[in-house]
Amino acid sequence: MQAMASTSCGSAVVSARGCVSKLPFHSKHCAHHLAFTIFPKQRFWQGDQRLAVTSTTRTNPINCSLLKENANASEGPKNLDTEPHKYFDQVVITVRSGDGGNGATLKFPKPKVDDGDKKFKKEKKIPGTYKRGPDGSLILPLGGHGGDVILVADESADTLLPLHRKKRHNAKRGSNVSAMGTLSPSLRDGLDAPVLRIPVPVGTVVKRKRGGKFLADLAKPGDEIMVARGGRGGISVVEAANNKRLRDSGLPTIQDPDDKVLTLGAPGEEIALELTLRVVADIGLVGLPNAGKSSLLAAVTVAKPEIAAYPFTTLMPNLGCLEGDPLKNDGGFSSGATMADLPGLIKDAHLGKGLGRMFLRHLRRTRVLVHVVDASSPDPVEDYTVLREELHLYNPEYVRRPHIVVLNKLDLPEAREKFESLREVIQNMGVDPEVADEETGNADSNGSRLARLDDVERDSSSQGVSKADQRKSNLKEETARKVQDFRRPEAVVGISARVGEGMKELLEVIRDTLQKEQKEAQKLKREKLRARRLQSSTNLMKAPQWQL
Ligand SMILES: Nc1nc2c(ncn2[C@@H]2O[C@H](COP(=O)(O)OP(=O)(O)OP(=O)(O)O)[C@@H](O)[C@H]2O)c(=O)[nH]1
Repeated sequence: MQAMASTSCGSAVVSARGCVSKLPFHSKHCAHHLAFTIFPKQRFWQGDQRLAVTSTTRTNPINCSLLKENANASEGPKNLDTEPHKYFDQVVITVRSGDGGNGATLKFPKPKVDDGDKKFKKEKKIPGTYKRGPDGSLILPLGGHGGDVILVADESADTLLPLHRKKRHNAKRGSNVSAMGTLSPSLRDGLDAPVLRIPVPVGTVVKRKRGGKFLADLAKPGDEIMVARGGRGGISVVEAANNKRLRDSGLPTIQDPDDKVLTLGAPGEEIALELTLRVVADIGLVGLPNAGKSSLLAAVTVAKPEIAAYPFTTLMPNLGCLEGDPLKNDGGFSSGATMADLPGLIKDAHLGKGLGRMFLRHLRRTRVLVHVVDASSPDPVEDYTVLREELHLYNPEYVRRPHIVVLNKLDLPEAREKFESLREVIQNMGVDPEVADEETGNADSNGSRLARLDDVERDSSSQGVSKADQRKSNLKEETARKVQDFRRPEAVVGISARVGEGMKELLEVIRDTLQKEQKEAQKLKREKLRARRLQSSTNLMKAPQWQL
């Protein structure tokens, strides 16, 4: 039997045995799929039992992976090298696990010849030492398992940029059973294909592209997830439909050559994944552009971020580790903490201005925030207020976290002069976390905010102030009021990142704040656990008697 089929990559003539005799283009992969498509057999037998054919084998589409690969072979977006900050933390990739290797169609071995009286003697049993199951039945070889695809959090991967360059990842297929067509004891299973492990940065969140189903958060080095399972290998069958003894032996047998489709390995899975990187760092450095965040990171860790006197020098988060810093000789500081330097925030960053918004999500996993403020700027308090407000508008939870304010550039006389007064003002901005209740730091309800605005507007209109000015001053006052409602800084430290002044004090404050945060987190965890236990015991009390 022969069939003609066309695919997107050309036409092919396929014989009934699944062999492709004419495949002008990329033959191998197509052959596999064509064989499935052209011979969706209905009858498969194992002994006397008829086997069901799964829908996957019946509906496997004509598919050409090579064609798809060519389509995706472009080197990622054109501006990948010039604007990496737009791509480093998000990517959509497609992975495909390997197909299972094929089993073999085997013939029953010829009966032994008795040389003595030149008479053929039929063997009562199948000859040789075969692999047998616990019940003594013969085990026929299987095709190799197709390669699985696993994403693994790898510390040596920093960004998702390499995945923009190669968006399609195919695992290998399992090997076929290498049989000469005759049942013999030397037959071996086909080799399993190697697992395809794709390294991703620590902190990568994996979601299904279609439907956005969450699959994994690879937050720790070595965390992994299997995203596509390789196809299982095909079974081997014996061509002995009319041989009653073989049919009764329980071996999978076929009745006509077309049933060979049973030996084909299962196809692999293909899945499109959306990967999002959320930087994993204990401490997040936030500040306006040029405040000296990168300089601070370089001063306290061995990281080498780019430092320059123009805004937005930092385009992607830089990471440094505070532990194991022999070069800095910082007096045995060893908290094991990581510090992330993020691109500068500007006013209205939460609305998408500057680069800020793209990076604010990278603060999500931080435990402590360090606000870097340029003490030599015209209004450092206003700078600090802008920072707090932007953080709050992006995510109210950010202003509930413990934070330290670093007043930088104290080597400059204008900064040194203001330092003490600035420290006093900023230290008292906000509420004590002990006093603050759960609601503190949350966005004020719209109602109360508008009510406050209305109050101020009414007052100023009676004094004859223009509407635009009124609104401006109202908003400023409103913002200031809000910052007063947020959590107070744990400490305000003066430093000069350039000359390395104040580093020891800062590192000590960071260590203490991290410890404090840890205690707070543990306390919160205990409280949650207690509340859950209380809830479950209340439910138990409410349960009807017969349930107890
Ligand atoms: N005088 C003085 N200059 C500093 C100090 N720290 C940083 N600078 C300078 O301030 C400028 C900006 O420093 P960066 O560390 O790049 O600032 P940044 O906050 O990372 O800037 P962005 O990447 O734009 O967010 C550079 O010219 C630094 O040399 C300091 O302690 N004293």
